[in-house]
Amino acid sequence: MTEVGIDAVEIWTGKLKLDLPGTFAPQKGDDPEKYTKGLGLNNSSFPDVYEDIVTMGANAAKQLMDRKGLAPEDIGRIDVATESAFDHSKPASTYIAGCLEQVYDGDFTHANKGERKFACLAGTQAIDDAYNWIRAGRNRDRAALVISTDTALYARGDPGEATQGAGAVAMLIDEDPSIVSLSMEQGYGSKDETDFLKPNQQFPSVDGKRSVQVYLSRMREALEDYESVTDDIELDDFVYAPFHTPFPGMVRKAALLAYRHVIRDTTYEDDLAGEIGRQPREDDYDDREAYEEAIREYMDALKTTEQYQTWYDTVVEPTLGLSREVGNWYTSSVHIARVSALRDALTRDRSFVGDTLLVASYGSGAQAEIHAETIREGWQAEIEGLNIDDQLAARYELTWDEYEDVHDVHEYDMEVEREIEEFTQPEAEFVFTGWGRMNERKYEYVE
Ligand SMILES: CC(C)(COP(=O)([O-])OP(=O)([O-])OC[C@H]1O[C@@H](n2cnc3c(N)ncnc32)[C@H](O)[C@@H]1OP(=O)([O-])[O-])[C@@H](O)C(=O)NCCC(=O)NCCSC(=O)C[C@@](C)(O)CC(=O)[O-]
Repeated sequence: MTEVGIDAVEIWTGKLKLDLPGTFAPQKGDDPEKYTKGLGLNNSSFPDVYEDIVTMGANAAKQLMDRKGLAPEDIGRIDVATESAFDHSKPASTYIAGCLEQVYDGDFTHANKGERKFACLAGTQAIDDAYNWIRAGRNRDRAALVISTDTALYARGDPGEATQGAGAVAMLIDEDPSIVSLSMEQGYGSKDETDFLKPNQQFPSVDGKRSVQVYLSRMREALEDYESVTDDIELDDFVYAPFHTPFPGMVRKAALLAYRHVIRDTTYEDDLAGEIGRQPREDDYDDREAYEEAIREYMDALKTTEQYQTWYDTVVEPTLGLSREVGNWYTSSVHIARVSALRDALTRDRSFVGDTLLVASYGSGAQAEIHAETIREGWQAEIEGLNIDDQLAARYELTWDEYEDVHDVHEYDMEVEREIEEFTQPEAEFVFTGWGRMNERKYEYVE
């Protein structure tokens, strides 16, 4: 059977940046290390005044189409994943297609367009939809364009304010892909949860501490479900494990749990037994509380072992590189974790073709999904083609007062009394230009 997966990828970051330890922490009266070491973040990306989910998505898509030499007729489907939509009816994909039609010959009249919603998980679900469409043979030799795009803003003063971000990822899903092919097998952990939601409001209502526990529980269920359709996961099966990364500290917690689960009843557990003992088994304890306390002690010891740290530094830490510099990009977060991993692979002296990634996506509300991806022959050229380092270096660094203005500009219900000038000069990109007669947002391409 022909493999289906990600054939090309492009990233677009919001063009402003906020230095978390340097600018944000002093205003909050926090130790800068809460950000760099605790949450694991250095900077967040923010949209300039002329940027939004449509411009960032369209700019990522244009970069991808240009690099791959694609025309509208090559694309049969445009799915946008976002949880920052400004329209309850018209999908962002129609706006993005409209932007792209300004600059390419031909149009997307033939293309099926939609918008996917399940918090941060939606990007992965949109890839799934594209995969299924191609596998079903309904694609007429066309590829699917999946665009995840978000302005991840929290209300001022919310603990989540430290984990904001803005950016988009465009991915081309096709047969015989150049970067990774997707496994048929998937695992899910899904429950009706009230931990992070936006009921008819722009900024989320969040129970931050509980959201961390919900993330971990759904991930465990997804891992178990994945193992129910494959063999048990072995530690050496995967070269990298990109997780949904709201902030790198979250992944640090998830990775430790995953490691404990995977090494149970293996020689890895035996090898560690002399140093930290064997994992507690529930049957050996009188009550759940005592068992959980024993587990906590085991985990505290496990994370200090050389065996665990070596695995973490090789398989997980490299997935966090971009996240540390941009913050939470919601639907794009796991997709920039995959790119971070492959950028790390570029620095290693081996091929990686045929090696496997374990990809763990998550969305609040809440659902986790786990599948495997196999690295394909063309991955290196695709990842080398990215210009994300240049984009990150070109971001305008906000002062605190400027950050406050930018947050106000992007708050839908806020009347900003004075005109806030753009901080960067748009060049060869789509920009937001204002509202039309039906309150639709308008866009233009500037040379
Ligand atoms: C995550 C919270 C709750 C943190 O909220 P907080 O109360 O500001 O931070 P904290 O006090 O918990 O500190 C954070 C970490 O820094 C450490 N720390 C503290 N001080 C120092 C220091 N001096 N030096 C070194 N480390 C320090 C501290 O110990 C802790 O590490 P931990 O103990 O947890 O490992 C908050 O940022 C928040 O509410 N974020 C938004 C919600 C979120 O991101 N949840 C994650 C799971 S849900 C998810 O991923 C879905 C999501 C959010 O992406 C949305 C979607 O799906 O749509």
